[in-house]
Amino acid sequence: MAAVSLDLATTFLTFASRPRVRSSVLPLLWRPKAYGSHSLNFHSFPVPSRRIVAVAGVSSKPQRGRRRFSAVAAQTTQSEGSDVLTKIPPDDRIPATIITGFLGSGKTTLLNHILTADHGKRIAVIENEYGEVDIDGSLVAAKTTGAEDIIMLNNGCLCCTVRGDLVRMISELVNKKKGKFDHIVIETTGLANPAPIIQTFYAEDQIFNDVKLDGVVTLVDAKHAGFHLDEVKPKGVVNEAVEQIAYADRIIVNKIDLVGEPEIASLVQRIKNINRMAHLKRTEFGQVDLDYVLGVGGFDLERIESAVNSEGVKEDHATHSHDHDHDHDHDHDHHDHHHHEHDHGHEHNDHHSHDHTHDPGVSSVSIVCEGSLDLEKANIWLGTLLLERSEDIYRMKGLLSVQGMDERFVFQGVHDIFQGSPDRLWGPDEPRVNKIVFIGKNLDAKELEKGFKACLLSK
Ligand SMILES: Nc1nc2c(ncn2[C@@H]2O[C@H](COP(=O)(O)OP(=O)(O)OP(=O)(O)O)[C@@H](O)[C@H]2O)c(=O)[nH]1
Repeated sequence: MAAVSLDLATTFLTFASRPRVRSSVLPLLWRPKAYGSHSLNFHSFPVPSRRIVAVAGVSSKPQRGRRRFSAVAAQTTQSEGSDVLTKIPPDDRIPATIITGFLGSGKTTLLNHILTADHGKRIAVIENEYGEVDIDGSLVAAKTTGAEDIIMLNNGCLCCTVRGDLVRMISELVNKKKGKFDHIVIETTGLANPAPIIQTFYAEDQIFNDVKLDGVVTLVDAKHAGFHLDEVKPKGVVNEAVEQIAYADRIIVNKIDLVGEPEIASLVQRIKNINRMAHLKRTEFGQVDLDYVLGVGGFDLERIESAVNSEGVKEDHATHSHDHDHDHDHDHDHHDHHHHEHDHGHEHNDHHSHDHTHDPGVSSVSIVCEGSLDLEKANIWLGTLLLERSEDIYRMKGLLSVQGMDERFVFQGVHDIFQGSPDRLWGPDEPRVNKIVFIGKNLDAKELEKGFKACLLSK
């Protein structure tokens, strides 16, 4: 596990606290301009807004092969969307999208679709390949739509060396070509675990100051994914196919022309069991609307609400016409509940009455409950949780009601990277409902809910 100091227990407190909220007793306060030294092992950054990011070290993973990162810029035509009105200031860093998915799932096909579509964005592409091969055919589309430059980087391990290459490549793109592109798309190899790449966007100041991670798009091969998801890996080795789904903001179940509806439905259910937060679409040859994959704001605090509200995998029906089983909406009448997807696919509300230890895999847990949090308790709970479980908590997003805070507190995290900020004011008649979604390994829904509820002030 990554080194995390006990100060982590004060991290949430720090982020959620503001001077008017118990400022005298908190060791680490909300200090927009002075959060450089708040925690022993945390690394904090000069951020372009009031957001705060903390990273408690990034664990290194074994080398898997030799790869190459290369980049190319391409251009098409049209304009961008606008920002949501919140207390969080606009973020004008360059957005970056990670396209991942198992070998042959259709990543390059999607990339070419993006590069040839008419969306008005000038896109710089970073391609991660195995071996010594030169820029592959995947970039033909980029070349024909106006490639400006190609940057070659050395081969290396995805999680170690290539991470460095990625940093250098992005820095080079930003330094030399700033203003010449609007978006960066990174295509990973089919065997990549997206985590180290995601972490790069937070752990490296060079990147963090200029580039923001927009989203992780995962291609799933409708025909072969089941086999890869089933693969049992040796102890300590991750199943990349599962990981790629777990970290996704957008899931594209591709190659649906190759299988029948029952297979697709069962695969979709498996995907939901792993990641309830991502939106999902079924496609042939990666044909999706571009706004489904670009500008998704999967890591933006501004978009947390839609992420936690849509938990229950929002499947887009644009590419097919039949009905699917959908999870119930969480616009409930404020009964507290949590939701935990299992491989055996049952659903339930309210409290758990059975054992969860039978599900050792990657899954999602959501907690929705009304009330306000005792800041100190919440800090200790979340801090301890991350201290003990950050390796297993792949992603989390939340929208919280904190006692003494007039604004909603939004946060998102990837393992031990935590980013949070006050958001808009709670409405005068708006029920103060907390919503959190966790995606991770060996999550115990009951325990998480119990821990969270223990932080609520008694009514
Ligand atoms: N039948 C069918 N074939 C597809 C579809 N999408 C992509 N393909 C084909 O599948 C093959 C692999 O697609 P790629 O886009 O290269 O997949 P990839 O994920 O980039 O592959 P790697 O880089 O090797 O991991 C190509 O021959 C594509 O033309 C689809 O929806 N249906």
